[in-house]
Amino acid sequence: MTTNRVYKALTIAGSDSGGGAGIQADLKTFQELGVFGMSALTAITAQNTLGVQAVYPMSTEAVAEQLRSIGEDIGTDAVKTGMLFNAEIIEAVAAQIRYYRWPNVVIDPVMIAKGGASLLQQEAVQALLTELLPLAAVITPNILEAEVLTGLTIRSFEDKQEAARKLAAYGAKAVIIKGGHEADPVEAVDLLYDGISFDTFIGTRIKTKNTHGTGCTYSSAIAAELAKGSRLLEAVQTAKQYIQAAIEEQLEIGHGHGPTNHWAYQRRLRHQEQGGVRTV
Ligand SMILES: Nc1ncnc2c1ncn2[C@@H]1O[C@H](COP(=O)(O)OP(=O)(O)OP(=O)(O)O)[C@@H](O)[C@H]1O
Ligand SMILES: Cc1ncc(CO)c(N)n1
Repeated sequence: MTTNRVYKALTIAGSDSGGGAGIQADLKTFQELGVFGMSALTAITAQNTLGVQAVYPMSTEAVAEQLRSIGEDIGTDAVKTGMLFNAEIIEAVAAQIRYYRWPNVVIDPVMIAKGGASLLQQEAVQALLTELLPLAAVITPNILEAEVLTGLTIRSFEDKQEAARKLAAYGAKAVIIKGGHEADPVEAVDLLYDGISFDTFIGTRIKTKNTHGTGCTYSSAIAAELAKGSRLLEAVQTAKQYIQAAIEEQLEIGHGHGPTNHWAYQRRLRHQEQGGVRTV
């Protein structure tokens, strides 16, 4: 009998009852990319494609206890953090990541849901910067999140580069500034900074309102690829193809901003189709 090595990834994030973002998006992505998924819940949201109706944070002790359960028995090859909600939870998460020396930490600094609901308290931003960034293999802010984290106004490519450098200075090994929210009607461009040089990942922009959970899905795909041993550049390339397929092959679910299609990438691989993504 042969036993194949099982690669594992842990998401530390909030639950989205609607299934498109949060823990649900993360676990679906891990599964599709062939990684054993685990989760520690930081909050439960009552949420659908129309918005967030309510947020119920977990106690800090409950978050820490979930992480201890995983750390004492199973371990992980990568960690992805999403909605962390408050400073106390951030401090507890950072302490456990340090204690268990978990590798490949991908930080998605979730702040605001697409409908405008706050998923991170304002006073928690400082904790994110000082506690979590030094542990990050990569942090993946969108433009708005990068502005809040750096205090910069980001308009130009050079602004994005400056923001990336500033976030790297907090100790993150790499930074990806995502371009999903930009006005470019043709392309969705993400900028990667690894502390030395910049790379861009360019996807064909899809005209759609169904982008609920794109950020969660993208960062989870990066974590899954890192868990399997990919280098960051390859991991981001695969994640970009994964999110491109997930946005292109839309699902008609709900009456608002629908979710992405988590099985589109594997379906494409089976059919050997190419996604509209290139790396420069
Ligand atoms: N309409 C689109 N067409 C193609 N790619 C897109 C589109 N919207 C977002 N992306 C890509 O999806 C990924 C996630 O980026 P996005 O900026 O949407 O994250 P986010 O704002 O953090 O998401 P969320 O709202 O889920 O938190 C990036 O690679 C981005 O370029
Ligand atoms: C639980 C949760 N995490 C993250 C996001 C951001 O998309 C969301 N809408 N809900």
